[in-house]
Amino acid sequence: MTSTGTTAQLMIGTDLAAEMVAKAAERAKKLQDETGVQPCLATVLVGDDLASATYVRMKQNRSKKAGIGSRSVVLPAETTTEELVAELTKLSEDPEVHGILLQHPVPAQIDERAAFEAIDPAKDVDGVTMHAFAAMAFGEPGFRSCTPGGILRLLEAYDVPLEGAHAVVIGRSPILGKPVGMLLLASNATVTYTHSRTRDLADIVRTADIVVAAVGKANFVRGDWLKPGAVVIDAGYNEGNVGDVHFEEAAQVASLITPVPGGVGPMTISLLLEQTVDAAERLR
Ligand SMILES: Nc1nc2c(c(=O)[nH]1)N[C@@H](CN(C=O)c1ccc(C(=O)N[C@@H](CCC(=O)O)C(=O)O)cc1)CN2
Repeated sequence: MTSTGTTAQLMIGTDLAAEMVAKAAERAKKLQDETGVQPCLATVLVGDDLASATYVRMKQNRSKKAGIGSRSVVLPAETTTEELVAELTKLSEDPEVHGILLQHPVPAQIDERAAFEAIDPAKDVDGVTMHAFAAMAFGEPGFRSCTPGGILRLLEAYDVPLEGAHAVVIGRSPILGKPVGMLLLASNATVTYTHSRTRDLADIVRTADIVVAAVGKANFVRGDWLKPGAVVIDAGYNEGNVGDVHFEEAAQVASLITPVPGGVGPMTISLLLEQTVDAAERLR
């Protein structure tokens, strides 16, 4: 394995995420004091996936701590697209709900895109609608997909130069790979998308100044895939809190690396809360 002979600096998300939540909490309180409106996030969980239920619970608990109200909708695994769309439309029309989160993934029989599009763009605090995608692609203001938006905040906090940098994104999911590439491109990085059918993946990754691993396979990216000094963002959230990057190997080669847990994950929920307060302020 190629090695820089040093251990990479950690890009810690936890503290930055806590600061974001504290600021969101202050704004939520101010809004409530001044107008009587408490920001409210509606979470929608379909089916009985344990990990998804845990993430939704984390979102609700952190909302509560930040003084953000939450509304919980849990639907059975056999829910149809039409039923889910009807539920999301109802929440979109409810004036007491400011943000809507549909937990991904949904059961296979559901058309996830149709469901996401049933969310009013003004309440799309998770950045999953085509409206939000267009804003991200054009570098316009708007709600960002939460993990990608959180990654950009981390890169900024650690002064990682994006302009002209070659960023290789591994994965093309609608909540992670696709939007993170769009945000990097809007920041003038040169972006290469790779995925499960990409040939010579390791060779492509070796050309990256910034690697974003969003593939959903534990320890998939190895140390000898990395250019010495690369910045490595591990957006994996595999079972047992294991990332997509083989951390011990990668940390010997990278200059900066996000740990799992404590890197990208906490940024996801903090941005969701921040954007819920944004939505409440705008919708007031
Ligand atoms: N609609 C969405 N669905 C999903 C998203 C999303 O952003 N929107 N992201 C992922 C999972 N996810 C949130 O839903 C998520 C995953 C992990 C974490 C996190 O903070 N992890 C911690 C460790 C977990 C722990 O403390 O127990 C960490 O990395 O430090 C937050 C959110 C899938 N679906």
